[in-house]
Amino acid sequence: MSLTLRATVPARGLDVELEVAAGETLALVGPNGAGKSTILSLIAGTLHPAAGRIVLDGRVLTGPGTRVPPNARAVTTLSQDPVLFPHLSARGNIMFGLRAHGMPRRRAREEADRWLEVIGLPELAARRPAQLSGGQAQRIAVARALAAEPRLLLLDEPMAALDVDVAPALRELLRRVLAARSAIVVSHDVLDAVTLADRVAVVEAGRIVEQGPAREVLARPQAAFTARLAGMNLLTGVWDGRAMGLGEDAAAGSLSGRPVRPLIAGTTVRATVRPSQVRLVDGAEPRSPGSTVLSRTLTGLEPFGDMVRARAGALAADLTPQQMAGRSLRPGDTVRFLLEEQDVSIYPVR
Ligand SMILES: Nc1ncnc2c1ncn2[C@@H]1O[C@H](COP(=O)(O)OP(=O)(O)OP(=O)(O)O)[C@@H](O)[C@H]1O
Repeated sequence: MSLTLRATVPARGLDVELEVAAGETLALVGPNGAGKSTILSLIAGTLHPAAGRIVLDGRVLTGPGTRVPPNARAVTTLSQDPVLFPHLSARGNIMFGLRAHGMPRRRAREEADRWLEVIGLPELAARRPAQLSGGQAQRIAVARALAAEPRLLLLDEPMAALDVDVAPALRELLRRVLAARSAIVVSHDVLDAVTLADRVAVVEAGRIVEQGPAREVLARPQAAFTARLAGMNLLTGVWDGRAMGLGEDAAAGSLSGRPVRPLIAGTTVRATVRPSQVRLVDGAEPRSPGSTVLSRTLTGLEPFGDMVRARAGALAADLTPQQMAGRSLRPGDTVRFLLEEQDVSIYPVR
């Protein structure tokens, strides 16, 4: 059950190539308007590309002269709103697709009941959608989607409409049921990427800008969006053999860090550091050798949990109340950020 896709949709600025291996869950992440939903529509068959080819398990779904209709693709989409039939019970909703595919009533009922067990809601079999909570309805929708045995499951922000306290139960269910299935999940949530996906593909402005195993992509982000998703500062510069130069002229300074891959002098490299590891200093404090102090103009201050996130362009620092005490910081102020060498990871541009 593998998918290969190559498609361009000039009207939406989209030009992508991607693959999903058998049994793999791919997370599609990226800023608003990047093209994630468009990619799902192409695979579901509700949108046709200007050019391209989509093949699922060796069967061409979309290609020159081929346009398999959405209901004949063995691809099921689960969106953020469950869209259950209001006049059918939970069981009836799960049975519906099975019956539509010709399964005899009795077997469809047994199969629906099996799915109600899998999702942990057997006692709600007879309830109508209006009598279910949002989280329960979404779990029924998961059962309905999977009961149809799709070759590929598309999940478009499946957790987005749920309260934070019910999302974990659905995430856990999805983690379980997606384990051996081929799926693509679109999400804005880093937790989904980490817990559900084997691989992450980052979409920006209609292009896949990076992809790879979820852990690797989040640990060594190449794109600004990925770094934000992973909660890290991302800096780009040139490796001089000992440190990363931050700009054309020497005045821009250089940053010391730990190379986590072999680096070649003169090549462009990236560095990450967590905002919680960036400290605000006055300049008089003792510094360890290898630490870097960067002078920056403060661009914003915002609450972040019980810290204050201070932004200076691409660099953010999470400051404790103690660090804030006695300082009256405002955007426009010049601040000095201290980065310890061991907290900065440096790696090549891919
Ligand atoms: N029905 C449509 N007709 C024309 N253009 C569209 C349509 N839907 C989306 N677009 C455009 O296509 C581009 C990609 O949008 P898409 O909805 O795929 O992005 P997305 O990554 O899913 O965004 P979001 O995270 O906001 O859902 C955007 O420029 C958007 O304005």
